Amino acid sequence: MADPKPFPPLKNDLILRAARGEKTERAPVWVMRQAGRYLPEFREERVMNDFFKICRTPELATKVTLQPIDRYDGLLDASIIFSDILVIPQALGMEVEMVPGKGPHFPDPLVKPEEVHTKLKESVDVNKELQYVFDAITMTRHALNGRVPLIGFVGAPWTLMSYMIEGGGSKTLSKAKEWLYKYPQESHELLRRITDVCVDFLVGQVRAGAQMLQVFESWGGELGPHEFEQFSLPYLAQIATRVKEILGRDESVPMTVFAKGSWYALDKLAVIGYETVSLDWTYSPTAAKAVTKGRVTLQGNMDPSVLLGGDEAIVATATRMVREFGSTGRYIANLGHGILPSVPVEGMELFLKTVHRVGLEVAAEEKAKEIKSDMNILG
Ligand SMILES: Cc1c2[nH]c(c1CCC(=O)O)Cc1[nH]c(c(CCC(=O)O)c1C)Cc1[nH]c(c(CCC(=O)O)c1C)Cc1[nH]c(c(C)c1CCC(=O)O)C2
Repeated sequence: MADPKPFPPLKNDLILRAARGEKTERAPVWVMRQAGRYLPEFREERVMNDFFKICRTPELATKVTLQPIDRYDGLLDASIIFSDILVIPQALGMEVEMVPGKGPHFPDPLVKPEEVHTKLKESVDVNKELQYVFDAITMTRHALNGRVPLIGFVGAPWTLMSYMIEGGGSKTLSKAKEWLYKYPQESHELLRRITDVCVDFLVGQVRAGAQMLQVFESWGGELGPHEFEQFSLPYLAQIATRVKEILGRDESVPMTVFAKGSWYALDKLAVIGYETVSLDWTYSPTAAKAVTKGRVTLQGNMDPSVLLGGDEAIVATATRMVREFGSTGRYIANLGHGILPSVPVEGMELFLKTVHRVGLEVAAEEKAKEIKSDMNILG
C-alpha cells in the first residue's frame, strides 16, 4: 500500500511542463545516473553497504536519491529514484550481483531456450517482489518535499533480455543475438514476459509516487533497424500504451523512451506513445528536431565525456547544445548517457549552471522575437 499521507505540493514542475509540450521559462535539466559513483558521499555509503542493499532499504535509497538534489541545490529540475534496471531479472527469479569495479554479474544466466520456462517465475507479483522500490519511491517523494518531480524507471525488454543471457556486460551481445536468430519464438516469449513485469512495475511506481517515467533501452543501438523493429520497438510501444491504459487520463504521467544508439528509429520512436524521446550524443539536435517535428519533447544529449574535458569544453558544448535545441519548449537538457564515475563534481556543477544561464538567455531572446513579430503584425 502506498503511504496514505498526501504528498507535499510540487514547487518546480518545469520538467513535467516541458514533457507535455508547454513553454517553459528555461530548459529543465537533470542528468542520467546523477546519484552515483562520481559523488564522494555516495562512495562513502557504498563502503558501508552493498549496492542492492541500498536499493532494497528505502531509507538508504531515499538518502542516496537526495544526495545530488542537496549538493546541487536548486540546479537540478528532477530526481530519479535510486535503483537499477536489473531489479526486474531479480524479480523474475534470477540472481544478480553488483561486483565493485566490474558491474553486474549473473552467476546463472539463461543458456538454453527452455530455461525461459524453468529458470523464471511464470508470473511476478510486483507488489511482493518489488514493493521495496515502491516504498523507496513513496519515502523519497515525501523527503523531496516538492522540490522537484521524482522519476521512476525500468530497463526495456531487449536490454534486460541481453543481460539475462549474457550474464553481465558484453562487447558484442553475441549470445543474446544468437537467441534472436536461432530461437525467435522463445526470444519473443521472454520479451513478452519481461514486458508484462515492466508494465506492472511502472504502474506501481506511479501509484507509489513517481511523477514521470523513463524506459532505458540502453542496448537498442546494438540491433540493426530490422531487428530493432522486431525485438525492441513493439515492446517499447506496448509498455507506453498499456501503462497509460491502466492508469487512465487522471493518473497517467509523462513517459520518456531512451533507445541508445537507435538513431534510425527516431521517427518511429516519436509516435509510439511517449511524450519524450531521450537522445544520445551522436544525434545533431537540428537533425533530431527535423525528424520529430515537435511531436515529442527531446531530451539530451551532451557526451558524458565532455564533463572530463575541463571548464572551457563544458561551457562551449553545453551552450551549443542548449542553443541548438532551443529552450522554451519541448526540450529537457541532459547528457547523452549516464554520467561517468570519474567526472569531477565541479564539472557537473558547471554543466548545470551553464544550462540554466544559456536556457534563460535563449528564452529571453525568443520572447523578444515574439514581441517584435506581434508588434509587426499590429503595426
Ligand atoms: C544499463 C543500466 C544499468 N542500470 C541502469 C542502466 C540504464 C542506464 C544506462 O544505460 O546507463 C540504470 C540505473 N542504474 C542506477 C540508476 C540510479 C539512478 C540514477 O540514475 O541516478 C539508474 C537509472 C544506479 C547504479 N547502477 C550501478 C551503479 C554503480 C554500482 C556500484 O556502486 O558499484 C549505480 C549507482 C551499477 C550498474 N548497473 C548497470 C550497470 C551496467 C552497472 C555497472 C556500471 C555502472 O556503474 O555504470 C545496469
